[in-house]
Amino acid sequence: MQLGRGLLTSPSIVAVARLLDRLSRATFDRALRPTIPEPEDAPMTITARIGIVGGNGWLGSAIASAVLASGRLDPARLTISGRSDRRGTAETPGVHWTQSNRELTERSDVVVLSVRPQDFSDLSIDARGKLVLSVMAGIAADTIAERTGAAEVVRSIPNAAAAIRRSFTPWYALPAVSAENKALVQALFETCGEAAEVPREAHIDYCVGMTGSGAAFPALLASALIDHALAQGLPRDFAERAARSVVADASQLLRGENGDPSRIVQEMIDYRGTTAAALATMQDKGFADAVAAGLDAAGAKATALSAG
Ligand SMILES: NC(=O)C1=CN([C@@H]2O[C@H](COP(=O)(O)OP(=O)(O)OC[C@H]3O[C@@H](n4cnc5c(N)ncnc54)[C@H](OP(=O)(O)O)[C@@H]3O)[C@@H](O)[C@H]2O)C=CC1
Ligand SMILES: O=C(O)[C@@H]1CCC=N1
Repeated sequence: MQLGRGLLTSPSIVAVARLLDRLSRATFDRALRPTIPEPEDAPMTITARIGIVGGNGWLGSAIASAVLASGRLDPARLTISGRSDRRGTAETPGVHWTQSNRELTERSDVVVLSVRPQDFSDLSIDARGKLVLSVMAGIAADTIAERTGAAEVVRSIPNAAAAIRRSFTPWYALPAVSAENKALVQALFETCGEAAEVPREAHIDYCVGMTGSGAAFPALLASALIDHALAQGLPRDFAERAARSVVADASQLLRGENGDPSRIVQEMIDYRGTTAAALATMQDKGFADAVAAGLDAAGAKATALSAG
């Protein structure tokens, strides 16, 4: 008893007991406490003044809507121009509308060129000292620099899914573009979905087909599925619902942990069931060749459009 009481009350034993108690409480706390995620980098506020030439068109208004919806840009910092008086997103309170590209340029630090490639030759813009950001297919960065007087030129290819903030947007910057402006371009396109800088301008020319036109490819697949189902006598509303789900929902498998496309295809082939039969026949009928030829045709068309 004497010995026991002595041990339990000796200063060193008390210190060890307190330490063990603290450790077990800490373990208990850690087990119960929800994991607090590391704070993500706060989205960049865009303080530059943005002007979108052709911002009343399909892609320009999608970009304008996305950047405004993100809350990263004060509408008062956005200017939109068009040839006609069709204003589109420029109706948003605070956004400035003009039919003068000179006024747009004066009001902007970043001039986004969103006119059709064949209309670029009619465009007269003096953007010296500004960042010029083109979304036009096929027009070379050097040509844009020469025609606008801007040294800092970025070429990009968003796609139609910018309208729902799901575009994948590759962009290429001339060497003169500052790191700050590159960060700005990335932040701007992240409001439209995902964005990635590419190291060579040729990658942008390639991406005109793959990602720029790519937003139409799932629709082509869904249309083919619908047409086939209709030909087999299935009701249209069912066929459309089923095809949209296959393309828009089942494709989310690609976002999963095991989302590697070639792995998914291989697993289906290895299963040796109905899906393998479908895939093998589609490949035999030239599926991959048709995709490759389509991408080549998109690239060729971009070159032709840029020639005027
Ligand atoms: N749509 C898409 O999915 C994609 C488009 N792109 C590229 O984006 C660019 C724009 O395409 P998109 O939005 O589809 O085309 P749109 O025809 O829908 O829009 C182009 C707009 O440019 C305006 N415009 C033409 N000339 C002038 C001018 N001198 N000054 C001011 N505005 C002008 C037109 O105005 P108005 O109608 O008033 O005449 C029109 O609204 C193209 O270069 C295209 O290659 C790239 C990737 C995807
Ligand atoms: O179809 C087009 O011409 C535009 C350019 C790239 C994608 N869409």
